[in-house]
Amino acid sequence: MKVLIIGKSGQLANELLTEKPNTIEILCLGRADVDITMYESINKAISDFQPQVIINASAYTAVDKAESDQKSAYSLNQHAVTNLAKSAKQHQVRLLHVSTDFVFDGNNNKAYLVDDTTNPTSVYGASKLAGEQEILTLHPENSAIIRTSWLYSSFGNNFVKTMIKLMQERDELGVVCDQIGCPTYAKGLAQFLWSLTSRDVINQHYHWSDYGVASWYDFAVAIQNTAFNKGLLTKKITIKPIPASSYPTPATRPTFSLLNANESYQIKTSNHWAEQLEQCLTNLV
Ligand SMILES: NC(=O)C1=CN([C@@H]2O[C@H](COP(=O)(O)OP(=O)(O)OC[C@H]3O[C@@H](n4cnc5c(N)ncnc54)[C@H](OP(=O)(O)O)[C@@H]3O)[C@@H](O)[C@H]2O)C=CC1
Ligand SMILES: Cc1cn([C@H]2C[C@H](O)[C@@H](COP(=O)(O)OP(=O)(O)O[C@H]3O[C@@H](C)C(=O)[C@@H](O)[C@H]3O)O2)c(=O)[nH]c1=O
Repeated sequence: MKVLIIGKSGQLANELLTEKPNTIEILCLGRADVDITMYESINKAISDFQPQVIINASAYTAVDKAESDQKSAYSLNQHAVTNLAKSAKQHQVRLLHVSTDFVFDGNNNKAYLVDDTTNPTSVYGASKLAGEQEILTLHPENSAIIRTSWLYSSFGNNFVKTMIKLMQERDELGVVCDQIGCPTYAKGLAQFLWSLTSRDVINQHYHWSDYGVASWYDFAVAIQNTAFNKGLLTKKITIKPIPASSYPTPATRPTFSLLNANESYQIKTSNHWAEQLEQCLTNLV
């Protein structure tokens, strides 16, 4: 089977490469190779490689920056997705597209189901939702939208690496304790995506996160303890739980964005997020 991955330098694309099953032939393209905002460019890449599956691991993921750069966010998170969906449909290729917990407004008090009402609170979330809708309109027969949350990896930039850096530089850190979700190791998501490539029939929507629940503060404390135990930090600093109101950001993030991924766990099991974090930091040592 031939699989085309878009978003070469991102954390998910790198984990997809490390987790690649032996039977798969991969072409992984980045923005230096293809301009997915131009239909002709992505259509040519698909025409040339003739994949059976495309995994879109590219996105505009700078949540705060998106508030003042809507054009770029929509260009990649909606218009490029339109191009991918159109070309995938034309070539009868399965499209696996990754989306986010930030499509929800966070007012739920139980984990979000795939068909719960979406209502993004940020430009990033709204642009990702627009991308989801393009896929369901243009190529509903053979596409899946896989929403995930709080993704991190030993590759690329993410909350785990930001925290370790700040913990090396500072004596004290305030971290938001009233936004709840679930950290997700991109390696597990990559394995789940590989499972979907070979299934005869796929759903239109999946949720994927690691097991459990956390606030950003809980996550930061676990990052410090785990990184310290592994020798990635030489000292521990004070981490204070703070309300989101004390950490103003351009984008409004959901207060509660836990995803109900029980259906996905029938396909592939995961682990508690703290065990996954331990695994990731082992790979960082
Ligand atoms: N990060 C997170 O916390 C979460 C992410 N997600 C979703 O998961 C998916 C993967 O995210 P993640 O691996 O973190 O993303 P990254 O930000 O690590 O990587 C995204 C990649 O997209 C490509 N890209 C960025 N801008 C452009 C552009 N203007 N033109 C073309 N390509 C561009 C880049 O690859 P290259 O330069 O090689 O083209 C970049 O490395 C995305 O759909 C994201 O929305 C969902 C929930 C949480
Ligand atoms: C750096 C820092 C952040 N925070 C807070 C801000 C915010 O509420 C929370 C997370 O901040 P970040 O900006 O690192 O994470 P953010 O980029 O908002 O993470 C999101 O990225 C997109 C791509 C997604 O799809 C989401 O699932 C989610 O992972 O932590 C602190 O409280 N203290 C700090 O020192």
